[in-house]
Amino acid sequence: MLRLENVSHSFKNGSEVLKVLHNIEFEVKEGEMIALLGSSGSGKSTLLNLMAGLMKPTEGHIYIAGQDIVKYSENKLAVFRRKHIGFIFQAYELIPTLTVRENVELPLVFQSVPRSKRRKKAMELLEITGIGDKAEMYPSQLSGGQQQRVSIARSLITEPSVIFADEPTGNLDTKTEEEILRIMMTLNQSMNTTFVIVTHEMEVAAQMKKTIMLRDGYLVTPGEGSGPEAPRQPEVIALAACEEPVVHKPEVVAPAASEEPAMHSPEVIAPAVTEEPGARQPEVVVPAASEEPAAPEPADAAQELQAVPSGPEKAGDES
Ligand SMILES: Nc1ncnc2c1ncn2[C@@H]1O[C@H](COP(=O)(O)OP(=O)(O)OP(=O)(O)O)[C@@H](O)[C@H]1O
Repeated sequence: MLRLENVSHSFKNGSEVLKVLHNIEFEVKEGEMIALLGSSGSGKSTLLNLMAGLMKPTEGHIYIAGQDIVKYSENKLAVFRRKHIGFIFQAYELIPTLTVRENVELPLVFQSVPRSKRRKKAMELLEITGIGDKAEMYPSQLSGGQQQRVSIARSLITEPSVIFADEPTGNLDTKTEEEILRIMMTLNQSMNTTFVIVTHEMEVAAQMKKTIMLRDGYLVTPGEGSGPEAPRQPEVIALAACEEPVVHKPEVVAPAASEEPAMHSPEVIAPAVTEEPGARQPEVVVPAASEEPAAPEPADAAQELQAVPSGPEKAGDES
């Protein structure tokens, strides 16, 4: 469902060109959960931004369900992201003035989904992620692990084709990290949602069935179709399948840390919604930009949410 072909990327800084990704090729199948591993500066965030359609590569093709998103216009990419991509960030990126439930509902507000429908779906997901009882609280009243559960629920509410999680446990202690990973693995299995988890932590990668490793912008995962330029690292061994989320150290030698500064997380993007709350999207079908209903601006969406009473629906509610 996600395939990269010969993807390279360079950043220009005045007359200097810095090539940070070199001929990356791999495939992620529908329902897979993979770790994108590498030390600081190896190119993980850049690659994530490319796969999520937040940036275009200098060279190569990125196919999602057979569609090359590199060829999309900016408008079409924005539509694509809202419909098909979910994000989970290290810093949760919740809106502090909205309740937990309102935060989870927000992507559906952008899609003009009726209030009662989005509320029902948000509550279902909060129950699944184990924080249904926190629905009317504000993010600041929650622990880090609980906030990340909210973020996971929010990423799932539109039933995206793929969820990109950028260091999702980076701010959490070991026990909470395991809880969050277990939730994501359970959701991956029960909803067949594809997850790509960016991490520099071996413990996180060790729990994934498949790992893609970057080193200085080259793919070094053995047996996964790295490009012809990619140096094979004899010390890197493919991570074994791990049914239980038990932390163990794989025999992977971490590349040396780079001193380059890290990129910032990309904007929070609200994907689209399918009509039936329980329905899975069988395959990605990317419609033309014109098919997208006009979504409210984020500020309007937040205002709309804040106007929502937390009690029972009033008579005359649109649904
Ligand atoms: N906008 C930019 N302009 C110039 N160089 C950049 C830009 N963004 C990233 N880089 C460089 O690209 C390389 C890869 O950066 P990237 O943030 O993708 O690495 P990373 O593996 O995600 O690191 P970290 O784990 O620290 O977030 C680094 O050398 C970085 O300095």
